[in-house]
Amino acid sequence: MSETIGESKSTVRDDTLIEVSGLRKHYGGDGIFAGPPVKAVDGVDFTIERGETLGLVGESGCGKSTLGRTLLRLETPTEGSILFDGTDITTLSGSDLKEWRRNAQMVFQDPESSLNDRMTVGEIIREPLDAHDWKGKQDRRERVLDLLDAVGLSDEHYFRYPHQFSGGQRQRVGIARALALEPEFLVLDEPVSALDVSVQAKIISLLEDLQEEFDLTYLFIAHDLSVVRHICDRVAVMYLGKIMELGETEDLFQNPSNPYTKSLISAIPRPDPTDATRRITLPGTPPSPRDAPAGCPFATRCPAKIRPESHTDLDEDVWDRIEQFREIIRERSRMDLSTADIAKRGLGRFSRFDDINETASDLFGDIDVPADIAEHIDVAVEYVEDGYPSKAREYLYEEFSSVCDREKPENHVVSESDRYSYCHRHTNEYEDVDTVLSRRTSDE
Ligand SMILES: Nc1ncnc2c1ncn2[C@@H]1O[C@H](COP(=O)(O)OP(=O)(O)OP(=O)(O)O)[C@@H](O)[C@H]1O
Repeated sequence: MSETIGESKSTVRDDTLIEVSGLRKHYGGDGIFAGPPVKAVDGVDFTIERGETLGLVGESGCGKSTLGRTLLRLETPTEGSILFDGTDITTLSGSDLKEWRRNAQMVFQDPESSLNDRMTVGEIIREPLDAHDWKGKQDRRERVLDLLDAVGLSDEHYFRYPHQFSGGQRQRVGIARALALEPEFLVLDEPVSALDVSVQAKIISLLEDLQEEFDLTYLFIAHDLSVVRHICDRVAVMYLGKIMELGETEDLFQNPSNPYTKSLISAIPRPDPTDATRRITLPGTPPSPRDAPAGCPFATRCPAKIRPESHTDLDEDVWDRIEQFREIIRERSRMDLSTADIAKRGLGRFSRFDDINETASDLFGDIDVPADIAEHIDVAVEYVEDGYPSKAREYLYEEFSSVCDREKPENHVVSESDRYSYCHRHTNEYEDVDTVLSRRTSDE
């Protein structure tokens, strides 16, 4: 563990282009009849340095695209600030916003659908120049020809249509279009995911060349960790709307600190069969962003989760199954009951969930469960059988929740290169992540 653990992080670095503080993007949730909001991005702080490539990784639905789109003001943030070269762009509107947009553009994942098939390639690349009334007609034409050249296409492609191009060529068109107004910053949203591997390498190399030639700063969104490792200077790991860890690429890949990053990296296939790194298999699926845990977003699946003091002596296996049981109940509590079910519940004749008893037996049947724990399970089972899964959920929360469920962690500096990680275990109060994980994996 690094000596710096426990210090709070400083977000500002040497030559910061973008400084994001407390950024949130929630969808829906307003209005009397609206359900809870989708917390797609739920309070993130980070910087992007001028000229760097910051990678953004995480499972599908964790909020990567929403974060990228919000940085470009394609989405209006719910809360927080985004300083771009010192100006808070969250407050820009009208002509100021339009003017700023020249500086920041997006390259999309799917070159099949992101280009308008009714326009020639020349028209597609010229469109942003027309929209911003950029210089005269002849200048625009020359600019488009220069851009075609910069992305490895030629003059003859000017009058062709996107459907006449391969996937890689289409992505080159998308990149040329994004560069038309000479932006400083590009959000690359999975720019190579839809391409064949051989084409991916060419587009990555093109992006690297363009970055150098035009002094570009990139946010590179991806789920393929090997691509990220190759191209990014630093990497941010996202889970359920939060950044769990952020740091220099090699430092993060070689010595991840956050349990979530560790599990992601442990799942990368390794060519060396003697490599002793154990794969960490995560139970369950991420919770809905409408119903994220109040504390750490990873609390429901974390292999290094802190236990409540009252249950520290419990057998590892029993504890894991309690957590699994809690997830089953949590999912049930999110299902809406029909009017007929609610009426039956009122009459004490509710039967929709009466298989829960069997599920509990399947889950706990083959292990020794201490009597007091068995009693808690029985109470929860009864609540569910009576049609009150939310009460069961609350009951289990009261009995089994720990600091990870209840309190949001802080970002802690975990390496000398200022990598930071969002986890309660980085305080001296708790056993550190590695000790817990190595004990748990050696037990398996
Ligand atoms: N316009 C919207 N309205 C409501 N919910 C949305 C909207 N856009 C995104 N979401 C939700 O926000 C969450 C984050 O979505 P987002 O697309 O940002 O994730 P992602 O990490 O980019 O996923 P993927 O890798 O699959 O593209 C998801 O639960 C998604 O359903």
